[in-house]
Order: sequence, then structure tokens, then C-alpha cells
Amino acid sequence: MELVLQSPVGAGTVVYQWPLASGEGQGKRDGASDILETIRWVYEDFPELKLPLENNVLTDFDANSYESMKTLCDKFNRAIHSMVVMCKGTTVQKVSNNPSRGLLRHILQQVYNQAVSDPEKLNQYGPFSPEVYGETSFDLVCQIIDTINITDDDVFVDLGSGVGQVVLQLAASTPCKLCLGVEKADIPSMYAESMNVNFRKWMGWYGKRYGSYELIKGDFLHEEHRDKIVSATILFANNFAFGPSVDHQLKERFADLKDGTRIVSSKSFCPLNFRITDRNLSDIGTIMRVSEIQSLCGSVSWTGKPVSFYLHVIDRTKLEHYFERLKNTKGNSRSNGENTGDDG
Ligand SMILES: CC(=O)NCCCCNc1ncnc2c1ncn2[C@@H]1O[C@H](CN(CCCNC(=O)Nc2ccc(C(C)(C)C)cc2)C(C)C)[C@@H](O)[C@H]1O
Repeated sequence: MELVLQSPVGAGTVVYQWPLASGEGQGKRDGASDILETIRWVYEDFPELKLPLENNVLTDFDANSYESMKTLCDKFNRAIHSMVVMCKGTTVQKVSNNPSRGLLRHILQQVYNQAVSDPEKLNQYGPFSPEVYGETSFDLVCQIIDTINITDDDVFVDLGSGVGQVVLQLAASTPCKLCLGVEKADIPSMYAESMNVNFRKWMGWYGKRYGSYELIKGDFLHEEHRDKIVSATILFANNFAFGPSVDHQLKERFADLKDGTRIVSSKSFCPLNFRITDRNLSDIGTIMRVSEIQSLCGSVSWTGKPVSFYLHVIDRTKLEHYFERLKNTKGNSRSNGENTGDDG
């Protein structure tokens, strides 16, 4: 026995097997509320549905009765059918656009629920686990997208992308010409594959647009991926738990990034008050400006402190200014460069 929902843009159907998934597990939503939320979001997106769908249909149903859920889906499908038929004459939303943030949060949740059959295998806990992505990371990533200006010249890379939620969110809500995620572990990479398949299915069903993206299995420090890092213009690194060796090898790659490239991370790659001296000229801090950003959303880290993240912008003029000042002050006695700290 199954339940079927028609696509509001005539892109086919999605099928739910009965009995529906129950809502066990943290953050997991049961199948019935997934169907209800999906209908509600389509309703939101297509106001013309308000007429054919009596508004009480979304309230009086019994999630445990197949008949009741089937009736609900049939009413929705009939409303969709009449809308698609009516719009046959006019242009049914030909040009598809990006989903609203609310809809994208719902889609990422629904794609995760259907792609990750056994979340226990991910053994990632804490407030930023993939299981509760919609409650914390989603808003944080929205804030970052609002903070940094993103254009269609940008290439995004998530260093250690897990099941791929951040990459999917960037691809569906920014004009990046390409979004990449690199993940080395087998389990998250396997789930990232089904996240990818499910995401494309649902985005097509809702008729929503997203940019090119790829979820890659591999170690981002391997030589074969060096080029992906050095040609990126926006990099995310949730590097809080990266060891000194990983950080060091990443900085070596950051030295080749283009000016203007942004790196956003959960731990800064150089001190916030870094000042160039003649003893730290090979530090990565000489070519980047760093700032700390407090997270607006209530999400707190596991220590209960408000979460902050670090924005680094590659800017080699910092180093140029240092050497100009050095040259200008060459004449007088101060030769140790000590007092010609950069202007930050
Ligand atoms: C040669 C050598 O030393 N090799 C050792 C390998 C270590 C480094 N290489 C890695 N390569 C590929 N994937 C690796 C390697 N290190 C570890 N991961 C994976 O990262 C995943 C964890 N990810 C999170 C997955 C989901 N993506 C996010 O949460 N992204 C994200 C990014 C930034 C932010 C902000 C901007 C707000 C800070 C928020 C979220 C983070 C914590 C790193 C795990 O699945 C790891 O397997």
C-alpha cells in the first residue's frame, strides 16, 4: 500500500510506502507530518490552490489511518490536477527559481529523513549534527550567506562536507557557479550519494532551481584535490576539531588563493590581532584580514556559549603596505621593522 503526491509543476509523483516511517530518533519527523508539511509548502507556493483545497482538509485527518491519509492525498492531487489543467493555457511557472528559505529547510529535512536510513551510523552528536541540521546549522549558514556577498563568479567548497547539507543549501540559495563538498569517510559519503539523488528528485518535484554542485568522496588534503581548494573563492571549514597538521596543510594551500577569496571557519586560521613583523613574514596572517562574527540565531555551541565564526579575506595589499612602510622608514634608524607593524 502506498500514498502518492502529484508534483505542482507536473514533474511526476513522489510515493510514500505505507505504513509511514514513525518519528523515532532525534529530530526525525514521521512520514505523516512530512506529507502534511509538503502539502502545506506547495499550498504556500501556489496560492491558486487555496480554492480547490478546502482549508479544513489539512486539519481533520487521522495520521494512523491509511484511508484518511489516502483521502488527504487524493484531495491534494485533484487540486493539483485542476490547477495544472487550468494553467495549461497560461505559462505554468516555466522559469523555476530558488526555493524560499523556509521551503529549503523543509526540503533538506525531508531529503535527509529519506536518504539517511540509520542516522546512528553517522555517530555525530551535538547541536551541529546532521540529524538536527534544520534547527542550528541552517540558520548559521543563512547568516553567513547574508554576511558575505556571493555572485555567479564564485566557486564554493565545503572542506569535510559530511552528508552534504551545507553544499546543497549553498547550491539552492546562492548564485555560485559551482558548489563542491569533499568528504573522506565511507558512511557519510555513502549517505551523501543518496542525499544527492533525493535532493534532485525533490527539487524537480517542487519545480525549484539550484546551481551545479558535486559531493566528492576523498581527503581534501590529497594532491588530486589541491586545485579544487586553490581555485575556490569561498571556502567553509568547520575546523574546530581539525588537528594542527590538517590546519597547517590547509594554510599551505590557502597561500595560493586569489585575493578577495573568503574563508569562513569555526576556529580562526590566524590570531585576530595578527600584526606583520620581520619575524612572522611567512605566516598566513600576512595575506588575510580576519574578523570574528557572532551568530545571530540562538544556536549555542556545546559549551552553551553563543557560537561565533571567523571570516578571513585574502588580501595581499596588507603585505605590500608593510614593505612600503619599511622602505619609507629605511632611511632613519629604526631598522628592526618592529615599529612598522601593518595597519591591520
Ligand atoms: C593527509 C591527512 O592528514 N589526512 C587526514 C585527513 C584529515 C583532513 N581531510 C579530510 N578530508 C575530507 N573530509 C574530512 C577530512 N577531515 C574531516 N573530514 C570530514 O568532515 C566531516 C565533519 N565536517 C562537518 C560535516 C558537515 N559540514 C559542515 O558542517 N560544514 C560547515 C562548514 C562551516 C561552517 C561554519 C562556516 C558555520 C563554521 C558550518 C558548517 C566538519 C566538522 C569538518 C566528517 O564527516 C569528516 O569525515
